[in-house]
Amino acid sequence: MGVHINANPGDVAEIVLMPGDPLRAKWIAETFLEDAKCYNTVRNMLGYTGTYKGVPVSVQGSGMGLPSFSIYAHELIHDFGAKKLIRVGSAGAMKEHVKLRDVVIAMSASTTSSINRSRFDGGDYAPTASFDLFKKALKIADEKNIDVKAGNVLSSDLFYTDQKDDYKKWADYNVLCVEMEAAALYTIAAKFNVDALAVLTISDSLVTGEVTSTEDREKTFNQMIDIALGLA
Ligand SMILES: O=P(O)(O)O[C@H]1O[C@H](CO)[C@@H](O)[C@H]1O
Ligand SMILES: O=c1cc[nH]c(=O)[nH]1
Repeated sequence: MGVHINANPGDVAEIVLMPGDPLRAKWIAETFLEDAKCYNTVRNMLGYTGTYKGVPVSVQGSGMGLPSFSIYAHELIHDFGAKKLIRVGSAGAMKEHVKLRDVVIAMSASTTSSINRSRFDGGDYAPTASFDLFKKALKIADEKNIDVKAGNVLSSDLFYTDQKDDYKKWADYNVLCVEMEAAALYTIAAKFNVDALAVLTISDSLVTGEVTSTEDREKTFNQMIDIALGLA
C-alpha cells in the first residue's frame, strides 16, 4: 500500500500508462482494456488494471506537474513493482511543423523545474527516454501507419507563463513541445532502473494559437494510446 495509492500488492501491472488527467485514465481503461477494475480512488487520482491482448496493464492518473507525477511514479515502482511507465499526455506545440493532434515521442525532456537541480546539488541532469521502449514505439508507429515526431520536449512548471513568447527560446533550440511531467518520469525511472517513455499528443499550438477542447483531451487521443499499449 502506498500513501497516495490505496491498492494491495499485486493490484498494479508491471506496465503502467500514466495520463495526467484521471478521467483520461478512466476512458483508457474503459475503452481499451478488458475486465478493467479500479484499484485507486485516493484523491480521485483514478488507477485501473485490466488486460490488453491478455497482458495485464494498469492506467494511473498522475495529476499535473513534476511533483505530483513524481509521487505516483515513485509509489508505482517502489511500492507496487511497476517496471515500465508510459506517460500518455497532452502537449503544446512550440515549432511550426508540429501540428495539432500530432504524436510526439520525447527522446529527452528539458525542464524549468528546479527539482533536479536540488537533487543533483546544482548539476544539470539530462532526463532521457529508455532506448528500448523508444525503438519499439517507433516500430509500432510504423506498423500502425502513425506519423510521429521525436525529439526534446520541455517539462515546464508553468502552464500560464508571464510572457506569451517565453516558449521561443526553447523552440530556437529545437524543443518540439511543452508539457509538465516527462522530466520527472525519466529521472525517477532512471533512479529505480526501470523503463520509461513519454508519448504525447499535441492539444494546442503556442505558435498558431489553435486549441482542442477539454473533451478532445480527455477522450480522443487514440493514436498515442495505441502506441503505448503496443509496448505491453
Ligand atoms: O494531458 P496531461 O497528461 O495532463 O498533460 C498536460 O496537460 C496538463 C496541463 O493542461 C499538464 O499535466 C500537461 O503535462
Ligand atoms: O503543459 C501543457 C500542455 C498542453 N499545452 C500546453 O501549452 N502546455
